[in-house]
Amino acid sequence: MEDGKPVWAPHPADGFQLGMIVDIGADTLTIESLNQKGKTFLAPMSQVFPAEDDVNKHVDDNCSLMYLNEATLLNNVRVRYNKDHIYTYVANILIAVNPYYDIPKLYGPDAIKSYQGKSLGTLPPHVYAIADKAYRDMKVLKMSQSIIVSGESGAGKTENTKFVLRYLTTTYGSGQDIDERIVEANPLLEAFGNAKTVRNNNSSRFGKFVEIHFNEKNAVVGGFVSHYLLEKSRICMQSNDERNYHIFYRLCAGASEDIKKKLHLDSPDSFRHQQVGALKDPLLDDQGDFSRMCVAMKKIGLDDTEKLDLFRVVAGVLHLGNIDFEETGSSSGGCVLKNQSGQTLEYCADLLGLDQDDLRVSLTTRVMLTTAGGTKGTVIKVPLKVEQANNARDALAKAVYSRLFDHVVKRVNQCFPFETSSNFIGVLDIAGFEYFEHNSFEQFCINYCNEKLQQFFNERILKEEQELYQREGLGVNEVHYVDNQDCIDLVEAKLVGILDILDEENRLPQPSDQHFALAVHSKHKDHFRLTVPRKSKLTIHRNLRDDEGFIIRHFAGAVCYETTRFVEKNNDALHMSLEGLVSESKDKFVRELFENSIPNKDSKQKAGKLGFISVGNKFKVRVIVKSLKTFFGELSWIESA
Ligand SMILES: Nc1ncnc2c1ncn2[C@@H]1O[C@H](COP(=O)(O)OP(=O)(O)OP(=O)(O)O)[C@@H](O)[C@H]1O
Repeated sequence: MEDGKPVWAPHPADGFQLGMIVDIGADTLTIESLNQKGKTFLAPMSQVFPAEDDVNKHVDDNCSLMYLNEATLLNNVRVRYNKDHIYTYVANILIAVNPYYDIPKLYGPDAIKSYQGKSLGTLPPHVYAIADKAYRDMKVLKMSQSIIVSGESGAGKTENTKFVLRYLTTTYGSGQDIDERIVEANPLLEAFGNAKTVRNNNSSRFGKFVEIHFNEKNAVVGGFVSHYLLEKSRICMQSNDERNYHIFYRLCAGASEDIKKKLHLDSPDSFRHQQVGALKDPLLDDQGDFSRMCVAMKKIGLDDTEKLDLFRVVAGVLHLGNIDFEETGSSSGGCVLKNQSGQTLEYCADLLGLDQDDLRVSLTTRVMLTTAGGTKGTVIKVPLKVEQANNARDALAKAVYSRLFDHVVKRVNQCFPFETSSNFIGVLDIAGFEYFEHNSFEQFCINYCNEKLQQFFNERILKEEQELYQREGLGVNEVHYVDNQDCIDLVEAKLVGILDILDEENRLPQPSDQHFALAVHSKHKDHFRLTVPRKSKLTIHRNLRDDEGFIIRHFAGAVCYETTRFVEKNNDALHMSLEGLVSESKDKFVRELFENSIPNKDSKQKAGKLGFISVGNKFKVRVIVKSLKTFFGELSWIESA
């Protein structure tokens, strides 16, 4: 920092404020604010940065700033944003700020045309320029490419993903209407996979990897969408001011009287699975959105039968949520359906193609096969307590809905089929690092994935670039970064990693969240990255007991995870009686949703144990290996996942 030159110093609300250094202490600097002459304050030396000579000037690429630091980068992005320049480069990484309104001509046909074949930096920063670079690299290197779109909820990931797809299909299409079909398929995906949250009225509650495939002439031949980690907990429970998936409300609001009658639908507030969240939102038009969704369904070729299949299952899930149980009062300790749930049971069974009595029995008992009674074993029915029956009901609702979502994605993929392809450009739309007041299993998975992404940036951007500078003899100051391998190991190491500890807990006869949390602490007592909630800076976390959570020191900051429901959320399995019931539904569509659902029919479950399918490890395998392979390809650490 030079004498007499302005600096950026921390500001409680604005991030940074401009000032002049008036005194230098051992670790702190005394700064005089430029906005309030005469007002001085102290700031830690490490958080004060040199400012550019002209703070109102901006540059397309943050790397062109005279001083590149946290404060000048933020100021550059802010100055640009105020002039509607929402995109800024950091070398070949693009920063996008959500403008929350349509900037005229930013994405129109002329803009699409102008970026075709242009190197990065020739024209103002744009998501189209990134898409074109991916295309040119694919063509030259003859290798598939991936673009990672990351950011917090509401940052604009989905919108920018759509712009990339539109750019590629419009510019390098082969005359087919694949771009239109991809755009048209979106409303359907969003109806089933998006929901209103406090941060975004149309928040995608699933991650996706969209591939645009090209033939040997580098023309678009088709597309493919993979999805992962649909937020299943939302199907049965939403926070205040949030909602369940759009489709539930849209169906109740927009379906014709005839369909409503067939599906026994009423207003949304008559269904438990929708009562917790906000029912009405002036910014949402469920009725209009229903009509738009139906138009999109028609355009991508869904006929009335297919439409009704989807609606029937959605309605079935809604009715299922309304089934209530009460204790029998008998010595068996089990439960029965409440009297008023009789009608609901009938509707639900009817919509899902199940036998009423079979559904009743499967919800209130669990079939076990004991090893006693000869080679075939003996079937016994274990009565469920009210709480267990509630869990079974919710697990069934989640299983049916998530299978339905799988089907929707599969159906969407049929809209842009291709037989062979030479290469693809993949766009990974992935939630950024999440840190809320209450953090659960979903945040744990997302943040773990972000640790992996950070490691990629460490390896690829920082380490490799610096090695290159050194080889070429460029005197660039070394950038230090913290290796986060220890944090990744803490989560994914075999046997002792948190994911494996959780899987182990799920396999116990009586798994518990408390036992799991204690096991994590005992296995990693002195781990630098892990500590107990009572060590948190926030009172709300300090009130948690050791068996109620843990804190992980991530690269982006410490996050306190509350482990209540980790065990349940990690288990994707239904108990055998329910799984068997739906997979043998009289309804062909429901039966097909559950096809191949009982692979271990004859293994452990037959011996009377509850099935267990690990969500955490499935997430690890799916996201890290499959979706990111093109991006991380040759890096050695990805192979270990
Ligand atoms: N470039 C843009 N121009 C205009 N509006 C935008 C732009 N990007 C985002 N928006 C607006 O912001 C809203 C939220 O954006 P988007 O759904 O893409 O966020 P997201 O990062 O995908 O969020 P989530 O992780 O919750 O799905 C959009 O519905 C749109 O109204």
